[in-house]
Amino acid sequence: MPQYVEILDTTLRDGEQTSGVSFTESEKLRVAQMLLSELKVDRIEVASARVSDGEFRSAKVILDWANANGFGQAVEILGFVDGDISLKWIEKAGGHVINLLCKGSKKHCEKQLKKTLDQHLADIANTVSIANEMGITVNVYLEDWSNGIKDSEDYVIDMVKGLEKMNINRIMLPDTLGMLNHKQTTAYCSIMTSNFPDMKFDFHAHNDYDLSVANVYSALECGFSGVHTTLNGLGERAGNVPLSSVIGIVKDHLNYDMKVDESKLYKTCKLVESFSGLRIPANKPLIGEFVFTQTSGIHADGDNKDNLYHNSINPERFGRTYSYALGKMSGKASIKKNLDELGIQLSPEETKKVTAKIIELGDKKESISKEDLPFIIKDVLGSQIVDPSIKIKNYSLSVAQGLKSMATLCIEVNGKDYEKTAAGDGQYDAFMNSLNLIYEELGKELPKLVDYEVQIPPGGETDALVITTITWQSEKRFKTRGLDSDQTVAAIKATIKMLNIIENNI
Ligand SMILES: CC(C)C(=O)C(=O)O
Repeated sequence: MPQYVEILDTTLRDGEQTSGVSFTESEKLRVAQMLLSELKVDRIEVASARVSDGEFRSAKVILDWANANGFGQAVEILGFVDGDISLKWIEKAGGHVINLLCKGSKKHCEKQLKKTLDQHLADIANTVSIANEMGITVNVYLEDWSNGIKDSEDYVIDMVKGLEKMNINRIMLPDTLGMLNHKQTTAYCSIMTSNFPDMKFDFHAHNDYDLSVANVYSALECGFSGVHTTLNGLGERAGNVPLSSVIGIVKDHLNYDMKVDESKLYKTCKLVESFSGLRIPANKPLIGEFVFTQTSGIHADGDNKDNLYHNSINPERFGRTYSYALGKMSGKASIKKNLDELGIQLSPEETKKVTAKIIELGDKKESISKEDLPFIIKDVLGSQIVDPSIKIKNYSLSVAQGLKSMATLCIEVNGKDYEKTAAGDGQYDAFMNSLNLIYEELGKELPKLVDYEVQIPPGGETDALVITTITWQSEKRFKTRGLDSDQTVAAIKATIKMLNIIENNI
């Protein structure tokens, strides 16, 4: 039987300690539901006790749902060695598990608490016995354990000997400041497992040296049974170890077992991206936008020839698909892959001309998407793969202090003009509201705008060209881009492309 790895995801507690990130009550509930019922992690840590009224309401809403759906024991709350205060907070919220924050290094115990180890253990024993009476399960965090074991190994060993005598469920060992490397992790985790072979240990990694994944690897090899993760690697400073990377190493490198449904990973990470407001870096393994995009033509060629580059990180596992970038590295094979997806057929001669144009645009640093192809083909070959049957005739946009923005828009659809005026929260919103009115009159539905991204080149130029990229969702999800020195005009250009794409059924 492969070793089983238990995941505690702490996006909603430690992840929310990312500077500038704060989740609302309903966002927390949605993330908790996704984590437990879709992604199927084993446990989630959702709050710190006593922090605020808002934190209490969020914990309660999650626990109400979890208790009603059989996940009550999987929801954990960080609490303090404070007699019954944290425990009562947790009980009132409907919780059943406390992750008790204790001092894992002599320095912290003596200098922060101003207590000896024996005094600290006595306080812990008091809180644990109250928890036992209340029927609350206790896990114990040894905060700053990685420094503790380095500087005061005897303290850590004596502490765990003391904890072993109490009725606790597991010990959770944080590398609080992300200081360890993989060799140190192996050395220190081995000390723990060899001294306490019957104890369950979780490892809690931070990423300050970008070594969190390597350290998790080492801790699991030493026989630790659990790992703490966050979605997208959120967390204080450089963050916690990302769940996505842990899934990768546990399944593909260690060949251990876990319950997580990796096909739901991307969807859950995107949800947290939108709630946290922090974009997932495009090159973040498994979940970044570009990690399944082949750029060089030679890879596309290999994929066309019996899947020569096939490997274990295939996108379908994670609910994603391969794509083939268009730019100066594109060969005919990449272009053919994109044309096939759009259902467009070109002769070898036509493909050559279109390839040359894409390479030329790539050389000018322009980014080209699959959806730009029909427009490029029209440009190069003059053929009507996309018929710009929708044109903007004119528009006016207003912005004023204390008043809503207004937009009047006139577009031509198949030779006939349509004009509407609408207000909005900002010029582009007003523009889209006018467009929606026109589409209502036409009896057609517009795709939903699901993402709006503006790229402004670094530097202080106010007239710099900006690229606005909009992601649309109809039956399919697609992106269009617009380029202009005015951000709203760039968005309008992207929108007109979208209208012609849906009109031409591309
Ligand atoms: C609060 C503690 C457990 C923590 O997150 C850490 O030490 O990293």
